[in-house]
Amino acid sequence: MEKKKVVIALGGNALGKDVEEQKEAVAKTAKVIVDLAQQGLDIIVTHGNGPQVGMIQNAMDNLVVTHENYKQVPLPTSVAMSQGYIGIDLQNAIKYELYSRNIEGKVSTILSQVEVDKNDPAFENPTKPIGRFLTKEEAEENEANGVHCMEDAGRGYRVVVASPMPQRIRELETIKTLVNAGHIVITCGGGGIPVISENGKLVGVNAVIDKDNASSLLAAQLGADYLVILTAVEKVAINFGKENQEWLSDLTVEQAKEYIAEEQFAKGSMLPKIEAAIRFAESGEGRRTLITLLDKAAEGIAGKTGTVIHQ
Ligand SMILES: Nc1ncnc2c1ncn2[C@@H]1O[C@H](COP(=O)(O)OP(=O)(O)O)[C@@H](O)[C@H]1O
Ligand SMILES: NC(=O)OP(=O)(O)O
Repeated sequence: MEKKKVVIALGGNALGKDVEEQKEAVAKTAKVIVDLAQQGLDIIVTHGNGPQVGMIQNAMDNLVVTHENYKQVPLPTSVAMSQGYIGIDLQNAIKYELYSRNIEGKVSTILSQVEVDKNDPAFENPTKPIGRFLTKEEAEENEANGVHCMEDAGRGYRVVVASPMPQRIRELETIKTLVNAGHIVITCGGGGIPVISENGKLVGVNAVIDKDNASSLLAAQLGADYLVILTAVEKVAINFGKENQEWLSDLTVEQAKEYIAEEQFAKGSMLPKIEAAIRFAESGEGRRTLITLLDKAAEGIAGKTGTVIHQ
């Protein structure tokens, strides 16, 4: 019987806040991933990069200010760097976890480019928060210097960049080949390196693709059975953070669309996850998305917790 395929999208708390924390965080994340692999599932791992790509871009921009010989580093190059250092930490942590359990296992990281539409209206309307949280004063200073900032779901201000919809994963065939060869594959990190195709040449564009949207596309194109979005809440709620908050265990696409119309899910945090889940459910029969905490992934897949979104 063919193994079930699960695309696991890792949120910020699976990676930690800085390079040091990441080493500890990925060790814990690796245990969850290997637990699922031991259940006989084919695992494809994607991850966010909002804080990390902001940190890299900031460091690169500072070099230009402090050293006259440095040239500006484009945002897609910073996305590629984030894929590299997060991917290799995850890969090594998973490999070590397999070794500790005496399991023969193959793990690969595939740097991946994701094509976007150069006319996507998102280029005119930056919405993707990156980097650290800023004070109102810092945000205002950035705005004065032409760097867009926005309030991020009530948690403070952050720099925002364009986040076009992913259209095509260029390395899809490579990913399929490795999954079919039994690898745990880490890919589409940070939503993928955003590119457009110009006369056969892939050219990076200034954007950060939403990793939940890219994960949904990847899951659909791999014919996955499950998309698992691991984040900082055990379940999705309506009236989130209010007195009449209600946690949801099961959400149909139809209900989800109604809640979106009621603005139940915060833009830039829960909304893209729900939209990604809807697109995955609509891409093929029986396709389900689980949203839950990293620690609850196995329980969630067993149907004991989390929010499941389905047709
Ligand atoms: N309706 C909602 N139900 C649950 N969480 C919500 C809701 N609206 C907003 N959130 C917030 O969304 C957060 C998850 O988004 P985010 O932090 O961007 O994810 P990621 O884990 O991918 O970095 C949750 O931790 C929660 O604070
Ligand atoms: N690229 C991306 O969606 O990153 P975050 O999940 O960290 O926002």
